[in-house]
Amino acid sequence: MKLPVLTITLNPALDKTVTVEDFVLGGLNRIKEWRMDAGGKGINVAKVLKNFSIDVTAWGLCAGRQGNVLTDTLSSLGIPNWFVQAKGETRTNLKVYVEHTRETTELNEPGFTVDEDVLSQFLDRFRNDVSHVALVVLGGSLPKGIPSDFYKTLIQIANEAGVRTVLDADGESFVHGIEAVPYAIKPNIHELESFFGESFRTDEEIIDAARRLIVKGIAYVAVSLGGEGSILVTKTEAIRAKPAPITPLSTVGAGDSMVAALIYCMLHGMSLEEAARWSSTAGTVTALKPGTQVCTLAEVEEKLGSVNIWSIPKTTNSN
Ligand SMILES: Nc1ncnc2c1ncn2[C@@H]1O[C@H](COP(=O)(O)OP(=O)(O)OP(=O)(O)O)[C@@H](O)[C@H]1O
Ligand SMILES: O=P(O)(O)OC[C@@]1(O)O[C@H](CO)[C@@H](O)[C@@H]1O
Repeated sequence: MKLPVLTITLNPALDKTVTVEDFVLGGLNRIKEWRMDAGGKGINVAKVLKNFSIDVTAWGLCAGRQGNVLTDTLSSLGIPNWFVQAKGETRTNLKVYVEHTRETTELNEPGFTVDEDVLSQFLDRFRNDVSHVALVVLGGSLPKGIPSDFYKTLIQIANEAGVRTVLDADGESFVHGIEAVPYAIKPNIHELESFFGESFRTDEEIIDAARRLIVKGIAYVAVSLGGEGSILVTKTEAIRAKPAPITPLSTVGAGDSMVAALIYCMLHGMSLEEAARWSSTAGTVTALKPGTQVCTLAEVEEKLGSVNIWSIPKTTNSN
């Protein structure tokens, strides 16, 4: 029997994307169009995996009416889900797309506050059931009330059960998560730079930083570089992917689509080169869609040829 991928979103959101022609700071801005999508990093990964016909289950926490909207949406997409109800309300994250500049500005709410009872319900089921999944994806910010080392705890439990984990977080939860040695991580370049407190100017510097994480035991580091593409690094290989230039409509969920495509490639035993091609294309296809809509398998397959891929050889001074 094939085991499902489990995605975890502890601070999900309804993403409200509004389109304005121009943005006047301190003035009245009329909204031309708006849309609502189920959001949060793990949820976006689940949406893509479902589109890719991978068996996926979404877990997390939610609250209030918006939480019901979120779980109903997941169910209507055919994604089995289990979200422990916290007190309060699931957040709305506002994404403002300005047509004139073609830029999206994100305003993310902090979300609900979690009490110990909710957290222990979640942890108990995770402990009991984690051995029944193929892989766990942990993504996004932590709501108030959850200790910053919570991803670390979950990764430790998964590691003990022999289940691979993919971590996509930032700040303290990323730092602690790394301590538990996840199987794979997907920082964007800003998250990687803030982790090391350094800025990286070249691909070689990024690869060197990724290998400083790989020596800790992480198998797979995927660094996303927005419109510049990505670099996938393992102990023995480094592959660079660069998409053809596009005019993005919303890059929200592009990183999550990349994570989902990486998992698709891992589960199908594809090479690192193929994983670089697939994951970069998935991110780019999602960036071409408005709001938090994600790529489908057919759309990604159609565009696989439009990304440039090359290998970056190890230099004598790299680890
Ligand atoms: N402007 C763009 N043009 C082409 N491809 C893009 C663009 N932005 C993102 N992508 C694709 O999506 C991938 C992930 O993007 P990005 O680095 O922005 O992730 P992220 O910061 O984690 O995003 P998010 O957290 O919003 O999901 C990139 O590696 C690239 O392949
Ligand atoms: O506030 P967090 O948890 O860091 O990020 C949440 C979020 O911005 O990430 C997703 C895109 O990756 C969106 O669907 C969602 O609104």
